[in-house]
Amino acid sequence: MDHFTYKNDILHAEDVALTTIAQAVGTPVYVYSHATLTRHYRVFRDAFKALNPLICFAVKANSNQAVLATLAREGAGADVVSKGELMRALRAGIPAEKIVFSGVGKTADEMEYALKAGIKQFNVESEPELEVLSAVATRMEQTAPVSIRVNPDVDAKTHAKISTGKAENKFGISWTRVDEIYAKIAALPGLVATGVDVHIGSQLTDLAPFREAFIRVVDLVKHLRANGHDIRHIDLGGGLGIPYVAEEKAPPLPAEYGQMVIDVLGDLDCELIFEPGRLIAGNAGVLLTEVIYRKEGEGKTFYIVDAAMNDLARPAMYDAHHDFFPVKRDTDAEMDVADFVGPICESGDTFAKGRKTPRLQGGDLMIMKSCGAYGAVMSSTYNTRPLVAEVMVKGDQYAVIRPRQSLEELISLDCLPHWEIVS
Ligand SMILES: Cc1ncc(COP(=O)(O)O)c(C=O)c1O
Ligand SMILES: N[C@@H](CCCC[NH3+])C(=O)O
Repeated sequence: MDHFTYKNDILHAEDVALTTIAQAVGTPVYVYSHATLTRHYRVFRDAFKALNPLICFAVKANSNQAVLATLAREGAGADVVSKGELMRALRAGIPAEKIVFSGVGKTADEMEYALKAGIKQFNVESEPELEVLSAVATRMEQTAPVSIRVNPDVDAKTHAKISTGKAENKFGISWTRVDEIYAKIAALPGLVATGVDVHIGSQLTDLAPFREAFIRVVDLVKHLRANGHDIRHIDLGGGLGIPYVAEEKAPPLPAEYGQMVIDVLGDLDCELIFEPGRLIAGNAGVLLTEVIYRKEGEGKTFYIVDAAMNDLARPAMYDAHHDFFPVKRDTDAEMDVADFVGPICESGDTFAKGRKTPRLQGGDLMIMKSCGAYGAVMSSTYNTRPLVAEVMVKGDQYAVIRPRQSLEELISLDCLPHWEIVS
């Protein structure tokens, strides 16, 4: 069910007209649907039936406080990759005991903060990281719960920039080295091995690579237990893809993914953890933007919109496709074929090429769909463009969770009236 639908030919988020939000908040603005977010969380949770997994939302996908607080109320945990994300998750009401800490470059300071908070586990990605964690925990007279992120050397068959489970990727420790690594954990002070973790990539549209990786992890857990390690958690990461193109075949549903996981686990008695990001938030958000100009180029038409690659980086970074819709539907409008671009001074600031669209003009509003994950979180201030606003809609109400950064604030960050070199 889509909560971004036309009512009287005006596109709404739930029961709020997007024209109302544009008028009140300005554009570009990210608009999230509370109902979609909640529904996606529940669909994923229910895919595992009685297994009752801990669902740690990948905060990197969307760290908006209203998004995190909504998921916290549903019972979600969090997968964080920095102290900042951990602080956000805690502040949104996610209990520390439901938080896992991933990432290849955790610093001693971040470890100390997470240990003090009392997080559920560190997903450790290298031997030097194990040594630093051991030293930090020992100094604090604490025991750090550790899962090793294993690199199963499986091709996730997704975009190369978001594939993480091949031997050549920087993530995890080779699955072939688990014996020596878990022996090392047992030998180091301040550490206890409680789990095994895997995450092979993002936007996977085929269950086969997941299955291959998970079979490997289940075998590892059995092997480690046989060697005396008390492995209680298995963290299967995130990565399940979402539909971006309405007319294309949709990726497997959470229920199919859940059944595959249940089959692979068999009678393995283990607490299950997942780290979905995109699946929960991706289609719960849109980017609302206004057409500035319709420009006739050399044999080509351009729509120049007020959003740019600094607000939504996905098309420029991954050639990602987002479906577009005009906010005012006009079924009689003549059709146009055009490139959609932003105002930034880079040819890569292109959202779509040769896209078919009902003809629009300057001042018209449109949305880019599926922007709830890896949208606002990846924005920057390139070209001194302020950070974009974010709005949460619930029923016929909406709240501005993050106002658009003011130009004054952005400029005052580093535009000192004079500068000097301090030596
Ligand atoms: C360790 C880890 N967990 C979870 C995720 C979330 O992935 P997705 O948004 O594809 O579910 C990512 C991103 O790929 C990740 O790197
Ligand atoms: N930023 C990527 C996903 C990265 C996943 C993080 N490990 C995207 O927009 O598709």
